[in-house]
Amino acid sequence: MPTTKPILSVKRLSKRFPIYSDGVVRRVVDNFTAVNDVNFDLMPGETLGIVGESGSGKTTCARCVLRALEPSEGEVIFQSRNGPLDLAQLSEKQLKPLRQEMQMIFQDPFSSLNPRMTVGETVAEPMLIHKLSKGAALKEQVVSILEKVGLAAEHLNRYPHAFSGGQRQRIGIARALIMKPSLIVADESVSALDVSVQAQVINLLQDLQEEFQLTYIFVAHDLSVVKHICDRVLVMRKGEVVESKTTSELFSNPEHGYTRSLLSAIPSPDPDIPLQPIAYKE
Ligand SMILES: Nc1ncnc2c1ncn2[C@@H]1O[C@H](COP(=O)(O)OP(=O)(O)OP(=O)(O)O)[C@@H](O)[C@H]1O
Repeated sequence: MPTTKPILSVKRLSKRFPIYSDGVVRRVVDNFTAVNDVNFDLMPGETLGIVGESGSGKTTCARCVLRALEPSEGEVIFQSRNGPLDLAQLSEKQLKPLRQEMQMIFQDPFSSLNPRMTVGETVAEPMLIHKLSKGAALKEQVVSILEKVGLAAEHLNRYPHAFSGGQRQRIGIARALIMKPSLIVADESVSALDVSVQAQVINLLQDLQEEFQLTYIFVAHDLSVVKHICDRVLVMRKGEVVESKTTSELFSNPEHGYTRSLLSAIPSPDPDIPLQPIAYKE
């Protein structure tokens, strides 16, 4: 029987940022460890949540995985179309063709789109940069992907300001999807949206996952979002993973006090039950 290999295998991943002196000539005086010894495997088609309060290292970890940042230590073994590669060891030139296979959807649908580019130009741009298509064929691909995300050909020549937050998020998803990635990192991509719009975008991401066999990493503050979309969750605190479990285990049996405090901060559907603040102390 064929065994499925992880699409991503992250081992001992760490990221340190330099701390500089204040003087005119800046010197590195120390390092700040934003991510420390993170390990996980991600299977094709799975969705992994990375949660934790602000500053816990979620985004830095995700950016190191995509090599938007260079890890200080560790391995990031990615099953590319041409076999497994350690992204942590590759040069920018070697990474360029792999960038198509790994895409990011950004947090804020209001600032992540260029206001001077039409929807058509925005979605087509990565294909042009990677010289994957052009002309009438590209226009056809753009229209087809817009339709997949619930937009239409009539939106091609409009600018982002003409769209709602949820529609802008769909434009961002189309821009990522047109590259035919296998791995998508969504960094707080729905947190800026109203709850009902969030639900629509999450449903769309789930439908696209099934249709295109996508693997997701979902970076989020909001555990209620994670609960609906993720198979497994890493809970990060101060750069370290404090708990790593399937979503149902995490919600039914949170072991770490920090995880419990995050869970208790999920807004209750009952408005008479007040919100509990995060109050985890060591
Ligand atoms: N380029 C950088 N230089 C120095 N420190 C950085 C840099 N990027 C992030 N940090 C620090 O690393 C820590 C982790 O930041 P990160 O953005 O990964 O956290 P996060 O959990 O994603 O937070 P948020 O939910 O607010 O986005 C923070 O203390 C942050 O200030």
